[in-house]
Amino acid sequence: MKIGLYFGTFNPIHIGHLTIANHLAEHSDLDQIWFVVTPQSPFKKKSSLLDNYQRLEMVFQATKDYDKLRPSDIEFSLKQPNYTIDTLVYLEEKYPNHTFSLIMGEDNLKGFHKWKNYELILENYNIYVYPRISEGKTDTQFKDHPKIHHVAAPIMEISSTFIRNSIKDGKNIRPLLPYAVWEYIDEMNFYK
Ligand SMILES: Nc1ncnc2c1ncn2[C@@H]1O[C@H](COP(=O)(O)OP(=O)(O)OP(=O)(O)O)[C@@H](O)[C@H]1O
Ligand SMILES: O=C(O)c1ccc[n+]([C@@H]2O[C@H](COP(=O)([O-])O)[C@@H](O)[C@H]2O)c1
Repeated sequence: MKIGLYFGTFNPIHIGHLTIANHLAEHSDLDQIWFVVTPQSPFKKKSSLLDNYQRLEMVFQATKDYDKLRPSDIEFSLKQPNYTIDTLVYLEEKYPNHTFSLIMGEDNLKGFHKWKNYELILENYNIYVYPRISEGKTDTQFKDHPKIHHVAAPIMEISSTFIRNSIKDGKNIRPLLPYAVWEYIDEMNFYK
């Protein structure tokens, strides 16, 4: 099977993430999209980060009604911070019959030259890049690269940070989250 890997901290997962993943599941040759919940992203601070299993539960709640979307806890047992190349090596070994690709927003492509062994990733994996409004320029080496595929997915400028801050300020953010995720956050009193 062709699997698209969507890496993120998903603290929490929101309708921006879900819309992109569903778009790729429906409009690309990918058979499944795996949301890989990252315990610790190399460039992110750990503050206000929920427990790995709570973030995984939210991804499970968000994706349970979508056949082609799956939560993945594959990085939970790997060394932190989690470098994507290490996860890819592990996945290749564990699932020799699958073909893996990466899903990435334009914002992440702009910093991609700083990722561990990015040349190796590019050499071996297709990367599906969707548009995002962000500052900075894409490195010239990534322009017209045969492994980089631009996807015309909708732009949904929502961030988990905005959601966390809004909950803290007592604002209503229900439309930005899949209903089951909102319910879980509310029940558990997260981000308050
Ligand atoms: N609204 C969005 N639309 C599309 N992609 C998004 C959106 N928000 C985040 N992403 C992308 O999804 C991946 C995982 O995102 P992440 O979990 O870091 O969410 P985030 O909303 O950016 O989080 P935070 O605000 O906590 O930094 C990243 O590649 C990020 O670029
Ligand atoms: O491998 C790397 O060097 C690397 C550097 C930065 C980010 N990543 C991955 O990209 C994902 C999205 O990153 P972030 O910081 O935008 O949440 C994150 O979950 C990491 O797995 C990976």
